Amino acid sequence: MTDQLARHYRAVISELGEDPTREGLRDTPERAAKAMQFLTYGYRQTLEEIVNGAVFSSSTDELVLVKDIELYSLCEHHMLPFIGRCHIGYLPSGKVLGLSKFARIVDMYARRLQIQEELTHQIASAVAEVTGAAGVGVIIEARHMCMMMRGVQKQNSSMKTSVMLGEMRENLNTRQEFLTLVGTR
Ligand SMILES: Nc1nc2c(ncn2[C@@H]2O[C@H](COP(=O)(O)OP(=O)(O)OP(=O)(O)O)[C@@H](O)[C@H]2O)c(=O)[nH]1
Ligand SMILES: [Zn+2]
Repeated sequence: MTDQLARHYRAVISELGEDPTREGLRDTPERAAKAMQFLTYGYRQTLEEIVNGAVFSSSTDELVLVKDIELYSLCEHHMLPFIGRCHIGYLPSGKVLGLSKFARIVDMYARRLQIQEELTHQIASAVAEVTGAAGVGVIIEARHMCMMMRGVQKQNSSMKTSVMLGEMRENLNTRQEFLTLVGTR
């Protein structure tokens, strides 16, 4: 896969009017290929594999919040980065998930070509699936390079998306508690 991608990057560099054989660019196609493979490693992971059985029995049914998980993704329209933070809250129902696994779930979906709305949804569904939680809430705040470096070139706008499932959607008090905790810095 690296060789194939590198070949395409070499062609892109030539097409842009650069000389892919000059010293500074000689290894660039291969580096770019490896970088892009890393930035999309989420395609080569599965939920089962990353969770690795780290789901534990627990009697707690109070809101659990994991805040400020940093997020790096690529927008599927321009393949430019969008960068931000993800907050995940859930209401356990007999099972809790290993803390690091929230970050792994975020990364598995972020390290693909994405739009922010879909990414938010996929993370919420995955947390619901592995924990069987009574409710799940996910909020993502991100800044899109395709809005900043090109196009409309707006440097200060960010996008906030949220997905609430189950009790987090239906019970207004729970939803409010989640939003209040996310807002506490
Ligand atoms: N809703 C949503 N839109 C996104 C996301 N990432 C990029 N976009 C938008 O996708 C749209 C693509 O619009 P097009 O008109 O097809 O492409 P374009 O000519 O490059 O658009 P401009 O960015 O307006 O120059 C743009 O409005 C982007 O801002 C995302 O995560 N969610
Ligand atoms: Zn974009």
